[in-house]
Amino acid sequence: MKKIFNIDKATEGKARAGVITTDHGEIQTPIFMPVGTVASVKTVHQRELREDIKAQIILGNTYHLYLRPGMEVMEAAGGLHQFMNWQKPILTDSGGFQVFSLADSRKITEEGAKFKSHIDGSYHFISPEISMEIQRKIGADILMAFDECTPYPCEYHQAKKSMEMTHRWLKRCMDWCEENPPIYGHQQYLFPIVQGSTYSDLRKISAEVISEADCAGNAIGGLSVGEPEEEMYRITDEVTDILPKEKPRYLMGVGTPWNILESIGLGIDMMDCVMPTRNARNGMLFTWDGVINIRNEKWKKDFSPLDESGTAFVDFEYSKAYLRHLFVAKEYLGKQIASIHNLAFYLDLVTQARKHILAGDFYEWKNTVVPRLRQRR
Ligand SMILES: N#Cc1ccc(CCNc2nc3cc4nc(N)[nH]c(=O)c4cc3[nH]2)cc1
Repeated sequence: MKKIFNIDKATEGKARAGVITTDHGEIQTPIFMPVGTVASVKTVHQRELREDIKAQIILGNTYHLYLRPGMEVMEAAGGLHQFMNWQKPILTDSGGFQVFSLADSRKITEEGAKFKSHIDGSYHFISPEISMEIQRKIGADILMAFDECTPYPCEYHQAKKSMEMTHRWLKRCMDWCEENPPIYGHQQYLFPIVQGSTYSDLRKISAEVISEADCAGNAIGGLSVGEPEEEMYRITDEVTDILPKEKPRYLMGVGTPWNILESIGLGIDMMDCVMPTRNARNGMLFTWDGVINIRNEKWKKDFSPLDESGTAFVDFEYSKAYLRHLFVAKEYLGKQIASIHNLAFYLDLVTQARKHILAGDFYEWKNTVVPRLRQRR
């Protein structure tokens, strides 16, 4: 398997700083990936993603893009990079998680998932092979294997059955990719996904099966699905002990700013979550000094800059009082300002983490910063 990851510096712990190389450019790790589900990171321009947020890679979604605009349009455009004019790396999730959490009704069998579109109620079917075919046409640089995200909580035997099906589906994904090369001329790397719910023995088996698949990178799934934070950390720690050190590790769907730093400390290189953008649209701002609910009355006459420790233009060009007004008045501009702020903060979080890993003081730094991140302002 082609080597796409180079570690610049490992720490005395499990945190490491590295570079992932794709045909659409390099990604400095640890990295946070803004979620652009339906070919847009909600309320944010591609130019703002590049220049203000300094995003290096964004996420797209197989389930959503398959339903709308559909693969006919996607192929005619020459893939998602061309369609949305984003020329840096893209990762697409495989559709399983979205089918299970979004579709109005779905039936899972060994063959795949039958589901009803949440958009117009039409019936569809997705299988490992169909997910790979869709992701080929989307053209993302990193493709996620079609898996079953085991629900939480679940009985041991259910978790075991679900994990074993995910392992059989992985083989079907790999076989299909072997037979059907990329169609746009750039490399596409398949990442398999570790499952096993919160059972250590199942997670060990799954991490070993995933490592054996010898793909370019590896992902940890089935977390950030309602389990206690400490369980998420315990499982992540156990799985990163088994996944190969020389390949990128992607923890799916994580998380809060403090989850991000703790996960980096446990050997994670890549993370994604809708939290910064979804919370932004509700007026929740993440900062180095904690979380601000901008709708709160206390900001009504606070004309200080949005975030004195911020890195984006919105942090200095607008006041807290102005942003609060926009939310109260339901002005679209409010969601745009808050989304740029939160995403720029998440990218600054991982940029600072990388800096401290390279400087050799990541864990001391993390332990001073995490309590501040969690507080309510
Ligand atoms: N605001 C907000 C907010 C909304 C949702 C979430 C949960 C995200 N968690 C999550 N995404 C996932 C995607 C996943 N994709 C796949 N293919 N497999 C997974 O096991 C998987 C697990 C996930 N866990 C977290 C925060």
